[in-house]
Formats: sequence, C-alpha cells, structure tokens
Amino acid sequence: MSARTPAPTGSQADHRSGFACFVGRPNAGKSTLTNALVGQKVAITSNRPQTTRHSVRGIVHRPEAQLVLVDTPGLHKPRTLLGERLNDVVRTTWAEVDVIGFCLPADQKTGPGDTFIARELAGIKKTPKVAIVTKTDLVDAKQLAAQLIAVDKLGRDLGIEWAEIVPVSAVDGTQVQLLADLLVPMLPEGPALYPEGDLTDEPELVMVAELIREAALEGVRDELPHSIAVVVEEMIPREGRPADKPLLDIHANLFIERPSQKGIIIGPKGARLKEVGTKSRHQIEALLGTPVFLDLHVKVAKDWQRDPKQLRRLGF
Ligand SMILES: Nc1nc2c(ncn2[C@@H]2O[C@H](COP(=O)(O)OP(=O)(O)OP(=O)(O)O)[C@@H](O)[C@H]2O)c(=O)[nH]1
Repeated sequence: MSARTPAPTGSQADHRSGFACFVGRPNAGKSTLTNALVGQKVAITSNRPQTTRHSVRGIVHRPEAQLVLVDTPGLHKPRTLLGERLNDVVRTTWAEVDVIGFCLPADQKTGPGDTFIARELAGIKKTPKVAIVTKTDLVDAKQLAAQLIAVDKLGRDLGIEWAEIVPVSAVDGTQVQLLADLLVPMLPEGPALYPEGDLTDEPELVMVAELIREAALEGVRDELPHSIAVVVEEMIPREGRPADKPLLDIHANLFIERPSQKGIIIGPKGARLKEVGTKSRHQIEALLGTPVFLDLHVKVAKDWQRDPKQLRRLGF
C-alpha cells in the first residue's frame, strides 16, 4: 500500500493476509460495511453523499487470516480540486489491493453512476471483483432478487466476471460474516500485517477530527457538508490531574469556506456548535477511553476546496 506500509508481525502456515477495498458511488454504504466487518467504528458515516475523504483502513482479525479493509471515497464526477484528489485516491487504491468489493445499494436501481465505476473496474483485469448488494434490510425479497439479476447483468454487459455476488445488510448484520468468509480465500498467503487487536492504522488525531466532522455534518444541508473540514491542533493530557482522574485537552478547528456559513455551524447563541462538541466529545471519550475537554473553534478557510495551499494545510 502507498502510505505507511506496516511491518510483518508474525507468521503462520496457511495464514492469509491482504487488502480489500470497497468501491461504489457515494452513499452506497461502504463506510458502514467497513465498520460492521471490523466490529467497531473506524470510518465515519452520514446520509450526505461523499462523506469519506480518507482511505481509512479497518482490520479484520481471524485465526486464519488478516483482512485489511481500505475505505475509499465515492467515485464521482469532480467539480473541484478536492473532487479530483478524491477520485485519484480511489484509482490508486484499486491498483494496489488484492480484491475489490463493488457496493451497490439494494434499494436503488443500478444507474449511470454504477456503470461509470463498473467500466473502470472492467479495465482492472487481474484483481478479483466481488459485487456486494448493500442495505438489503431496506428491500423485500422480490426487490432484492431483481437487484441481484441487475448486478449480474451489469457485469455481463461490461465483461466483468464477478467472483461472487453477495447481498448484505451492515445495519442488521445479515451476511456480513459470510462476506468476510468469501473475501479471505482471495487474499494471498502471508503473515499478519498488523498487531493483534489493532482495528485501524488511522492516527488518533485523524480519527478524532473525523468524529468531530461527523457530528458537524448532522443536519446541515446543500453545499455546507462539503465545506466542512476539521483539524485537531493538539491533544495533551492536562497537567496536575490526579492519576485516577486524567483529562485530555483537545484543541480542534472546524473550517468552513465562507463567513456566511459561520452562523449555521455555530447556531443561535452557539447552540449548534455546543451540540456538535458534546456529541463528538462522547464519541471521542469512547474511542480513547479517557475523559476529554474539547475546545472547538470555527474558522474560515476561504474556498479551501479549490485552493491547493489550503488543501495541503488541511491534510489533503
Ligand atoms: N438501512 C441501511 N442503511 C445503511 C446500510 N449501510 C449504510 N446505510 C446508510 O446509508 C448511508 C450512507 O452510508 P455510508 O456508509 O456513509 O456510505 P459510503 O458509501 O461510505 O458514502 P461516501 O462516504 O459518501 O462514499 C448512511 O446513512 C448509512 O446509515 C444498511 O445496511 N442498511
């Protein structure tokens, strides 16, 4: 993989290890499926399309295998420099993994967005491709059958031979373990890549920033979701606390693109920002296992999605 290739940590006969990635149009359920397979939240999710901006890795540990899941942003027609960068992340990831899972929601007919992705997948010859029909809890048996047939046809039309077509629901857990069972034999033989117990290699700072962004995304509309970026400036244990009552000070900036967006994020008398702070603090405390004091500020980074300098500053 491109970033931070992990060192092998052990070896075992007949053990498999490798990378799988989920692709699919925005909102197809890729992040939710990653979390369901890992058994813990490693990727933030929302009902706003194009939430994912990082290639988050979730790690599934099994006695006979280690499956590393790479969660990619939804491939889409780019309108900004950020959009182009996100699409590049997707294509680079596809070229590097051992198996690709193509996510198609059961509750939406296959459309031009899926065909666009499938065409690109057809060009990747060697990597096995599994079609994953997601969100099966939202449809009845008849609709599911129709979607399975449509997905099979999509593959045939474009010359893709699906290694498997698997219906799953990440929300009620249906067939999630079966999906892992099917993916594991597609990985190469090899030792574990990550230490036992590690569920992601995403740095804590990034995970914390993502949890704040997830809370900030709730209830915002139109263009605003895409305008929000979060950077955690520092996380430091508060000095002078008794050993049994630690407190972690977290300073984070929530960036938006225009001064006019400030009022929406902050809300009347700061109520919305307070809500975002409280909600994300609880999630951060659950993630880090320690009480947290979260100091959250809203700043304007003018048109950051289109400005290479600002993109770099915000970690893209
Ligand atoms: N009912 C149901 N909803 C689901 C399921 N999986 C995902 N969702 C919902 O679908 C929406 C999108 O899910 P995500 O996992 O964020 O989708 P994504 O493909 O990662 O989206 P991007 O980050 O935009 O690429 C969220 O509101 C999820 O709660 C599922 O199995 N069942």
